[in-house]
Amino acid sequence: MKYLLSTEQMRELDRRTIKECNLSSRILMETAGKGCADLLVREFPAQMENGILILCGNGNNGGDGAVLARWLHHYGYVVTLVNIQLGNLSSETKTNFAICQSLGIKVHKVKSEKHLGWLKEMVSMHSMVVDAIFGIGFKGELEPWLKELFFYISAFAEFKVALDIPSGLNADTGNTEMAIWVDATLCIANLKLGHIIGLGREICGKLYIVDIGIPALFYEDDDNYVRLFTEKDFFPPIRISTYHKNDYGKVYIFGGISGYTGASIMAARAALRAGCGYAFVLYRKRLMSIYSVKLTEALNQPIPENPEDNLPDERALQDILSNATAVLIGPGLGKDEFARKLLEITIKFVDLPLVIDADGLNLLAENPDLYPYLAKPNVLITPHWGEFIRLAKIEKSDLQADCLRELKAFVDKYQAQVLLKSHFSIFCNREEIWVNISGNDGLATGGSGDVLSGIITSFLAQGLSISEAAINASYLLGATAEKLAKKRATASILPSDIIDNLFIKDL
Ligand SMILES: NC(=O)C1=CN([C@@H]2O[C@H](COP(=O)(O)OP(=O)(O)OC[C@H]3O[C@@H](n4cnc5c(N)ncnc54)[C@H](OP(=O)(O)O)[C@@H]3O)[C@@H](O)[C@H]2O)[C@@H](O)CC1
Ligand SMILES: Nc1ncnc2c1ncn2[C@@H]1O[C@H](COP(=O)(O)OP(=O)(O)O)[C@@H](O)[C@H]1O
Ligand SMILES: [K+]
Repeated sequence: MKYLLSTEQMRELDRRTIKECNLSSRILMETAGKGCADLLVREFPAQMENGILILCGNGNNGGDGAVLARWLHHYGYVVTLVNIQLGNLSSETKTNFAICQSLGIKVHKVKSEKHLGWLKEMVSMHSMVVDAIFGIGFKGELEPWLKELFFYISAFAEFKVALDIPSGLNADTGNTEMAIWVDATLCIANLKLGHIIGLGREICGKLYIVDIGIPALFYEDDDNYVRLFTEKDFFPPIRISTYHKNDYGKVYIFGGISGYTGASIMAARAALRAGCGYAFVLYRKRLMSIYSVKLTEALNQPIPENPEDNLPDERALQDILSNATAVLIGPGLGKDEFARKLLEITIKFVDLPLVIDADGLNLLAENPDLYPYLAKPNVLITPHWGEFIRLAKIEKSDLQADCLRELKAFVDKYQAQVLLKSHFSIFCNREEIWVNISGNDGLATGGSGDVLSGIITSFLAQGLSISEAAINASYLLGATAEKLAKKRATASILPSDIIDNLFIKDL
């Protein structure tokens, strides 16, 4: 597990290290710049052969850049150091520019559009460009000439490296209007949220951590960190050789409407591949022929109906569900009165682990009287961004601006447990926040979400908690897509391929 820090949390750790360890800000900057120099020499010597252009801002990120310039110069590399004079000049950065000058490294000072042509020429003349313009202190808007420079570097520089975080990228949200897209980012001390969420992963290139000596103990004092789920954290339900099928739990899944039956069938197959003892699909009576033909391992039975209105029979349904260990409602469910009634009965009367996905969420969004049931401790909702926008009654732009803020606000308001899905997924309840980044665009095919909800419900039936089931399943889905991508183009990965290769040992 790794932490993803907010800007404020990172600054607090810096402050504590300076105060409690009696280390000055200059020492931390020196450690950061020297660590970056050593990392570049180790990882990218070939990319530095034809000179390194180091672009520094006026803040401490620029100071890291100046220290880096000094060390690379010391190691014998050809360095061109440029100070883009924007904002207040930090005293440590000023000192480091002065040290560079005393060693014969010229500090080229630029501050406006009139230097744009020269800067572009410099970018083309060096084999590596280091971006130390803005770090976690970036805020507000970029001047138009800087946007043009950032675009030029992103498009035309041979090899680009960012110190701490690419300039223009918001370190809390991963949001940006224009940033320098780099090949590698050297994160100082720790990953920040913006390296991973939003557009961070795409913009940052390969991520490296440069240790600056913040004591590990300091991290343990804060329960509020967002956690990045990694392979080491993966902990699926345990298998015990003497266990019987009843010990691995019974997953109950509501079937879909005509044309959408495949969703619940995929969820049931995924649940079985994820290890549950039984999967049952409860289908609408008139679709019996489809379900009884298509389901092999999964059991199935019709949803009991009231003869007078043909709506689900509440009492009989409760009886059926009393046999379940975990329940899934939503994939292919439809949004008619029958589906609404199913959701209402399930969310109100089922106290077992319950996953609500897809149409279950769209129905929920249209029935705000059901929102209070989200606070039940066993309920998990798994919206993608479109479903979340409808549920939270927000605009897409709100979610793009700061998805974590919007997710936390929803969780606080409804005391809900949510897995928000996208090319990165976030699990959030009131106790913990996990981010999963496994996966690839092979999952961008209708049906991947149904597979995921089947795996989650299966993990719940096998005894994992809501948070464990959600984040482990999200990781497994993505890791399986990554494995498959070694064998076939992501364009041709199907949800059923994911199902059939879950937990596969050797592809
Ligand atoms: N002890 C520590 O703290 C350590 C910190 N470390 C390093 O420091 C970095 C954080 O440094 P930081 O706080 O000085 O902020 P930074 O990212 O350099 O940017 C601030 C400068 O940019 C300017 N500026 C901002 N937005 C702008 C805009 N839109 N358009 C134009 N200008 C804009 C802003 O202007 P101002 O607000 O002053 O007007 C100011 O001049 C961190 O990422 C890491 O690399 C490491 O060395 C380890 C120890
Ligand atoms: N480009 C991607 N990279 C990583 N994961 C992805 C990507 N696209 C989709 N996913 C994952 O695939 C799943 C898709 O779920 P969802 O949008 O509900 O699909 P559907 O409704 O079509 O079944 C989610 O778990 C999501 O995180
Ligand atoms: K930077």
